[in-house]
Amino acid sequence: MKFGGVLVQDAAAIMHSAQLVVQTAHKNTRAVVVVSAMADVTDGLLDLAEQARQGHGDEVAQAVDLLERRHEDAIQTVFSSSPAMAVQPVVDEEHALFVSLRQALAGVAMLHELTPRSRDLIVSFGERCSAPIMSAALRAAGLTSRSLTGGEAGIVTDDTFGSAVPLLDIARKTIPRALTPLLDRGLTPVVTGFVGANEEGVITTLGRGGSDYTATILGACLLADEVWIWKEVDGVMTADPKLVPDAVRVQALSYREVMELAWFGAKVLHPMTVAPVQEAGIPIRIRSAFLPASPGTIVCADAPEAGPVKAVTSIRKLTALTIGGAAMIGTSDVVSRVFSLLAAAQLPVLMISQSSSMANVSLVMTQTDAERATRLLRKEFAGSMVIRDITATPHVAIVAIVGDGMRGTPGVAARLFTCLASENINLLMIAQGSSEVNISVLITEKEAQRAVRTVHAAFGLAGAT
Ligand SMILES: Nc1ncnc2c1ncn2[C@@H]1O[C@H](COP(=O)(O)OP(=O)(O)O)[C@@H](O)[C@H]1O
Ligand SMILES: N[C@@H](CC(=O)OP(=O)(O)O)C(=O)O
Repeated sequence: MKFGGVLVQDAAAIMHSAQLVVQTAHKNTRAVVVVSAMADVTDGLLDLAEQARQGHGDEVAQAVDLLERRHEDAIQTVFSSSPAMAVQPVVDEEHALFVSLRQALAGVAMLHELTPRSRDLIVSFGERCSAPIMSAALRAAGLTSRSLTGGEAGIVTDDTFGSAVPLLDIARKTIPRALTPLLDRGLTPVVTGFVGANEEGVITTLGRGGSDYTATILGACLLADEVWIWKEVDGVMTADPKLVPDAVRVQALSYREVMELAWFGAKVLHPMTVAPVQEAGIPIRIRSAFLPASPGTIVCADAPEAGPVKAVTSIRKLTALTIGGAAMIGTSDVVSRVFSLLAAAQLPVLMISQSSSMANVSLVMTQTDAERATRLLRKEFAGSMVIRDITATPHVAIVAIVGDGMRGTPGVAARLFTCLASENINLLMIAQGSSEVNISVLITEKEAQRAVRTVHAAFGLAGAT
């Protein structure tokens, strides 16, 4: 069971989440709990790491004091509900973590250097500080529990600091070795989300939003019956409820559908969440912590189709790069050089389109990635007669529709284009994968919300469950 930042943001949230675990942890149900950092703490730590690099030691020290107080307040409140329990060991454990955090930030400030490895160490304190409090709340609620870091729980990753890849062949042995004896003793382990360790035990992180991924890595390696991801929202909705107020819950999604949704901007799940459980066919259930009676959304191998389109998503703050020149015509090696360069620099491309004459190719990336990509491409093709120009179109957005039922159903694209045309929204690019599970279009960013609402209505998604 995974609880996100909002669901552990303070003592009240932590105690509410602990109750959800207690209600399920019956004699025959064994649960492993995964927690994120308290809401906004990850962003705060990343900001502090950057400030430390710039040498703003005093501001950093004050902010760490505030952060420590926030955690200590939560501990005191959790323990006030259970006066027989000794609070001091947890206060000491938490204080020791803050001493290490201060040391790490002081090191960065002294060297004026922030490596991906030191950034991962600093940002890991968010989850490392929230996990002991959740574990204490579970004890206060009558369970036996202890907290572990991802590394201690056996999540072994490669060395890609910032977006480490779990080494599942190893983790399939190390995770049960770490957790099964605890479960056998009736303990409920609380594991830090987002955090792993490389083979030497150095802390790594799984990428932003990576606590969902932690839950499915643990679920897959322990052969869990289900992985439950508790959210503020009532499951995966037909659109981001912040953009579309009449979005409704989707009852069931296939692994592929949820992967497409996550990739195309549905922030409800980390894009890699599905990968570990897909092969073993372990279902993921996304449930609301505020509506625990609701079944939420189930993600499994063969979710029933409910019309051609299940949800609409959008990603904003993108830039389109067009790489072109008449001499590119017929020269396929240019395209391979462009993609090799971007892959080597770990710059993901969200959408690709090539003109039929092959005179130009367009790529869509996040704004920051596009700036780096432009610099790298200009250097690579400097003086080249093949590529004459690289133009950037900033402030664009992708809007995508997703659904397994689109495969083999004619007219879906026509319906999408017609509804956008009726709103006078111009399409800058169009893409459909051969899997036919999604169609995505590129439009200007300022039209994104209107486009999502229009598409949501045109496909009748408001009444879809
Ligand atoms: N299709 C969607 N369904 C549900 N939520 C979505 C969707 N697209 C975007 N979101 C956003 O994702 C967020 C859900 O995650 P939240 O509970 O905040 O996550 P976490 O628990 O990982 O911190 C919500 O803020 C919601 O606005
Ligand atoms: N705390 C990490 C990991 C995470 O998954 O958080 P959340 O579950 O709150 O999205 C982050 O903010 O990226």
